[in-house]
Amino acid sequence: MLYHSTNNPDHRVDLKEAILRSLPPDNGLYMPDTLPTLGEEFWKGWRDLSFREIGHAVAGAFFGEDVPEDALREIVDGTLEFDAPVVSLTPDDHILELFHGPTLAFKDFGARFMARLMAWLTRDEDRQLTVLVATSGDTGGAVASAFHNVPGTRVFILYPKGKVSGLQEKQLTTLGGNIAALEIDGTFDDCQRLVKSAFLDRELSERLNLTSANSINLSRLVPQSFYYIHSARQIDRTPAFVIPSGNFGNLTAGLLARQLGLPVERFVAATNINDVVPRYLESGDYQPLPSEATISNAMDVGAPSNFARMQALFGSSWEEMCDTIDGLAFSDEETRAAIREVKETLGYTIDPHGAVGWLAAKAWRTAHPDTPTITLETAHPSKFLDVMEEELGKGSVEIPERLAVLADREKVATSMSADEAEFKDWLNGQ
Ligand SMILES: N[C@@H](CCOP(=O)(O)O)C(=O)O
Repeated sequence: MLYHSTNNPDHRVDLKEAILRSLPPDNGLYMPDTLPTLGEEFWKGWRDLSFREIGHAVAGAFFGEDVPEDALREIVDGTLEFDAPVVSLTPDDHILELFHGPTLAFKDFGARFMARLMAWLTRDEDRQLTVLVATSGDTGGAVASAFHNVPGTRVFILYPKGKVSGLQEKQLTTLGGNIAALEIDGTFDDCQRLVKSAFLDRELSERLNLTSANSINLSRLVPQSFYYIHSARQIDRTPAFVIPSGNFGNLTAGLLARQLGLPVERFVAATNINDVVPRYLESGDYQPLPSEATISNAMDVGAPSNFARMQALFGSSWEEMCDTIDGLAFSDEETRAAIREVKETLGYTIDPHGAVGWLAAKAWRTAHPDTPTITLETAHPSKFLDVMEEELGKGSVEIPERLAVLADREKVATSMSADEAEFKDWLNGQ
């Protein structure tokens, strides 16, 4: 399979180049030349398949031409060592819990798959791989966990100072070994800009053998499409998916699942006040803005990188995107009220990101009462302990042991400005 840049269909590379180089030199994003579908045979029996069997089929459809079946099965099985259960709050209101992995966020699916695929792609090489990743909260921890102690790799995580939760920060800054954190005096968008600037510097990128673990890397998205199929098979009617969104990788993965043949009534992009995409869907005008800090911090993204892929999937047609995706945005006050309402009326503890999704699902179902929604609960509530305890009271959220043990560990991070030259100087010295 060949992959092309969203900025230039004539710039085409093979799988290894697309995954390891991550970003085309023209600052586009890689897309497969042919978007695969799963055949009739798969869709005849899909409701009876296990999560792993779905993973084998989807990974095979995307990567089967380039990676042997047994290697791909091993990559998928190693990724899916935990489930993504659906919890039904009412017959129409379903929550897809994506936080049962090692770092308690949906990013574990993508990061674990990517680490294993990269290990396979570089199995005959002895050059050190340098993984760069920008995070607004959850990606960094998942990538750190997936690559920790992987021989021949080192990971540099850029995160915005003071803009991730306390426990998220511990996940980024306490592992040590081959994982290093850079605390950037700026926003997530600054972190993402710095990472991209390193990739666009071909000399630096070649010399350090840079690769990206953000969702600009296609290998992050494919495994995320597994759980759309896995959850939809558990609901008796065709659902609408509601996706709390920041960089829009998760929604793009849903679009890939639909492209594979999954019946989906609608996608609903749910955001906090960083509502660039809902405003685009409303007006047709795409205006990235500097991100603003909110209590659903992982979604504090002002220039969502996967928007380019979304546009490519709809042939750059605003009308066609609007036929498939709705957008809704909510404030922190509304999110806080939703956390309380979900607990009081449905007995479920939902994190701030899931709460934004739940609000969008509720509003959307009011206009479409016959369609059930599946809302992606992207992270465990304990990752946002301060907010949860402000709304639900002290001790209201149980902290899983794997997160609780981090609380007393010492944070180790290098402080840095959001200046490209300073960042590149630092990288050059590594
Ligand atoms: N929401 C992310 C931001 C990075 O986005 P990604 O899609 O590139 O992983 C986070 O939690 O860090």
